[in-house]
Amino acid sequence: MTVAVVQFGGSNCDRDTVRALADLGIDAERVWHEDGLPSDPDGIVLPGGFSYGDYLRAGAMAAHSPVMESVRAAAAEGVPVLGICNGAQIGCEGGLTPGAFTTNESARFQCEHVHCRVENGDTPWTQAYDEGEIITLPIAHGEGRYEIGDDRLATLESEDRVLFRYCTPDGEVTPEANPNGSKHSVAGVIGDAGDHVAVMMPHPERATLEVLGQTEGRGVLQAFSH
Ligand SMILES: NC(=O)CC[C@H](N)C(=O)O
Repeated sequence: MTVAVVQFGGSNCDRDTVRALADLGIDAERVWHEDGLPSDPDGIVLPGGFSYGDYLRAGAMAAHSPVMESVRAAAAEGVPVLGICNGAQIGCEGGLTPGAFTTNESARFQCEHVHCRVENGDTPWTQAYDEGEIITLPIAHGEGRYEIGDDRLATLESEDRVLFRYCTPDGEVTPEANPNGSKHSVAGVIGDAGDHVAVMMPHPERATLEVLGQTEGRGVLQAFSH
């Protein structure tokens, strides 16, 4: 079982992600994007960071790396793909998932812990949780505001493709609990190829080790061991 963690120029969460996966007993390796994917990966992570300095729009340049062609092909064949933070931005810019991540409403970089409500507990990424469960995860982004056209969001919601929403500690979805102004407080969505493809702005890999004081992200990464 080898998960390819794709590193672009400016990625900075690739090592953490490999480490977090290893702690869950999942074999993972960092792959430089120019070297392409290993043959038959068991999973793919687009990790967090600041690929190409977030120029143009975060993720927009990495999305044009030739490796993304292979990532889309793997996704179409059923390989699990998870984009985390900058990886989520790359996933949207690269057409794996609908919508885009834009500048936070605050126009500031935000680094904090947030509460997320599990909206669909019946996906590989959320099956470790109960539907409606509230988990705490870290965020660290300047461009995390999820934006999508009203019609497409309505379709996503009707297809149960919202994975997580930002919420209060009690699970209420309110404007105050929405750290970046994301539309309908969306924190993660399922891709077009099926629920084995997902992107999320919070960092599950930063909440997997006891030593870091938080382990509620483990369930997301456990998807790669199913
Ligand atoms: N933690 C990250 O992946 C950084 C996210 C991103 N490049 C931003 O600031 O929006």
